[in-house]
Amino acid sequence: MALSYEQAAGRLMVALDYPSAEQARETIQALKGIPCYMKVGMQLFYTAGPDFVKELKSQGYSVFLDLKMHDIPNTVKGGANSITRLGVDMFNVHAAGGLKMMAAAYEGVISALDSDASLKKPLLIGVTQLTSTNQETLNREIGIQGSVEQSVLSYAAFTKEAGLDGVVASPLEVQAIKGQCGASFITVTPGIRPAGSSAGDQSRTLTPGEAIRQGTDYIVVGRPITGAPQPRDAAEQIIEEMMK
Ligand SMILES: O=C(O)c1cc(=O)[nH]c(=O)n1[C@@H]1O[C@H](COP(=O)(O)O)[C@@H](O)[C@H]1O
Repeated sequence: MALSYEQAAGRLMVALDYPSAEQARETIQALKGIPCYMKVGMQLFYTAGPDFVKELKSQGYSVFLDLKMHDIPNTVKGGANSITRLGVDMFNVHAAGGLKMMAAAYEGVISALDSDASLKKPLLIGVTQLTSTNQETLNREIGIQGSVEQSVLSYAAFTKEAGLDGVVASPLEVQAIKGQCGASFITVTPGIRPAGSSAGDQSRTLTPGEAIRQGTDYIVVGRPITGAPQPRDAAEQIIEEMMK
């Protein structure tokens, strides 16, 4: 079924990969009124910090805090507790940290919710294989044998077992993930490239329309919007394509 404008925009996550809050604010201003998700990643968070997340929340945005935690379980539990207390709507950890680490992240979320009844439970997502990873990188440099899809599905299974809400993967793996983990297991898919735009460092890509037709829940788009001469026009074109 075709998506409405609001539904499509709500499934678009704009990656605010900027070196300063000022630059991110320019794009937020340009996109004003579009009910999209905003993604804050490590470049922006490490300079603008929790205050910037709070600023986005005070403007009514849903926020995905993409810090891809990957550490020992106890440390990740503490990190998840702190992130949950920031009031974000979604955050992620690397599935490569293992089942115990992901379960600890979940415990961190629950401990924060127990300490403050006003908090909302964020969606907790496991990063499978980065969308920049190709078959050769996986086998030769990372040292995992088999296909990228097999590795993504294995990580997705452990992510689900740990009690997380879904995974980050490429749009190419969405159908296999949903087939294995169920339709309600959330897929967040970067590696989105509108026709004609440069892949850059992304390896496993689809267009916005193709990704939606694969059944993904959210698409993450950075440079095709932030690097466009008119970011608002680029975002509107992507939303239009998602609605087809
Ligand atoms: O977790 C992520 O958001 C993520 C995972 C992944 O596998 N690949 C990936 O590109 N991302 C993020 O998605 C965004 C993609 O940005 P563009 O390649 O500029 O569209 C960046 O902010 C990445 O950090």
